[in-house]
Formats: sequence, structure tokens, C-alpha cells
Amino acid sequence: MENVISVENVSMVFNLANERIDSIKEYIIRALKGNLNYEPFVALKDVSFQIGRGESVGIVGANGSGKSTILKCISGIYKPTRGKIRTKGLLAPLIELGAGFDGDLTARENIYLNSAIMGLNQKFVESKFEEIVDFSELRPFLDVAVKNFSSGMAARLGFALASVVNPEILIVDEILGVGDAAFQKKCGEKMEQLRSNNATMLLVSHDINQVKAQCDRAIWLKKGVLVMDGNALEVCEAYENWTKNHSAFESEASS
Ligand SMILES: Nc1ncnc2c1ncn2[C@@H]1O[C@H](COP(=O)(O)OP(=O)(O)OP(=O)(O)O)[C@@H](O)[C@H]1O
Repeated sequence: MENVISVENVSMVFNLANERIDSIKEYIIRALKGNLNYEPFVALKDVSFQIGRGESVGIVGANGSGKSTILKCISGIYKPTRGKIRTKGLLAPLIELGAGFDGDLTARENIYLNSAIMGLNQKFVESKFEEIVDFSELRPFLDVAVKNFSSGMAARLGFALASVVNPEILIVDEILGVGDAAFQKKCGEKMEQLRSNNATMLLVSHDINQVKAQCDRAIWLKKGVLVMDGNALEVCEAYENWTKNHSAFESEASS
């Protein structure tokens, strides 16, 4: 099987401020005095995996375990501190709500902006525009600034755009959970259709049943470390057994 995502020894270190700074003025004074203290926080530790074309992979793990961070690295939103990531083909990231959207622009403008970011040409987007709007069911709101959208509306717009362009890699981070039942059903069907066209899917979800139903493989991250990678049912079961005895929040959980 041809690899379309390759993650090699990826680590991500964030600098966390270890003191509270209440105002920009205080921040500037401290910055000028060289008095800003940061502590490195390792969100991903030496993570490696390969994903082949057509695979559907779920990433599971407790809050703060690094799931969104790895998706953002693969989507090119973050540059990993160490390691290498390679992807092949058109990649559509459905990350945080509204990520990639400019709140001050209208839905119509954001469709063009996002398409350009994905590397699609304007003619192609024009030819798909009606399909995108129909899928989103947001026609009456096309000329409304996206900052006035509800989280579900933003998710609708994002998914409509990402699915209609037929990406070779679809990256979905939880966001479909904010859609209503009808929209979730529609997205589920679209994802099935993309999968049957051999698209590769990478999914983060706290809904273990969704991972079991939609993924053939799962990767379990624990405090930024890949602890298990294999058959989705087996990994989900191991993770579920582990959560029975541990807090849902990584920092409080013993390993
Ligand atoms: N931009 C950032 N700056 C600093 N720390 C960050 C940043 N993004 C993530 N982190 C930290 O990295 C860790 C992993 O975060 P991440 O969002 O990847 O976790 P997650 O597994 O997706 O969690 P959840 O299940 O709660 O969505 C967290 O402790 C988080 O605080």
C-alpha cells in the first residue's frame, strides 16, 4: 500500500508561560526587561507512524494527550519542533471550529479564501460553488460574516467545502460533534463515499463508538507518546479499559 502520510520521530514542544500576566503593558515591560519566564511543555514525544492510501485511522487518547496537535502538524498548521512529516495529495483539514475561516469575511468569501489555501484554482471552485452551498444548507447566510455563525453553522460550512472538493486526505478533529443529527448523518454518508473512493481519513473523536464504526485502524496517544497502533477495535478496547481506572485528563492520570 502506498503511504500518503508519513510521520517520523515527531516531537512538539510548546513554551508555556509559568506566571500569569494580566495586561499587554505588563507583558511589554517584562519582555523589555527580559523577564518573561517560560517552561517547555512536550505535547508530542517522538511519534512515528505511516498511513497508507485508503486507510481510515482514528486517534484516541485522554484530554491533552496530543491528538489535535498531531493533526495540526500533519495539516501544516504547526511545524513540529523535531521530526519530519510528509503528505501526498490534496489534504482537507477540518480542525478546530472555524480554523481557516476569517470571521470578518462572509461565508461566500471564506469559501474562496479556504479553497485558495487548499491550493484549488478559482475556476474549479466556481464550478463547485453551488454544490458547496447546497451541501452546507446555508444559502440564506451566504453574505453573513462568519463571526456571526453558530459553531454548528461554521462546521457545516467547513465540511461542505472539504467534502465537495473530493480530498485525497480528509482530516477531521471532533468538529462534526457540533452539527445537528441530520447534518452528522449527512457527513457520515459523505465520509463513507469518500472512503469508497479510496480517500484516506484521519479522525480524532472522543466518541469511541464512532472510531470503532468508521476506522479500521486506531492510534492511542498517552501524554504525547504513541502507546498503541493497530486494529481499531483492539486499540479502542484497550483504551476503554485504561480509562476505567484513570482520569479523563492526562495531567492528573498516572501512566
Ligand atoms: N498552541 C499551544 N500552546 C501551548 N500549549 C499547547 C498549544 N496547543 C496545545 N497545547 C498543549 O499541548 C497539550 C496537547 O494538546 P492537544 O490539544 O493536542 O490535546 P488533545 O489530545 O487534542 O486534547 P482534547 O482531547 O482535550 O482535545 C495540552 O496540554 C495543551 O495544553
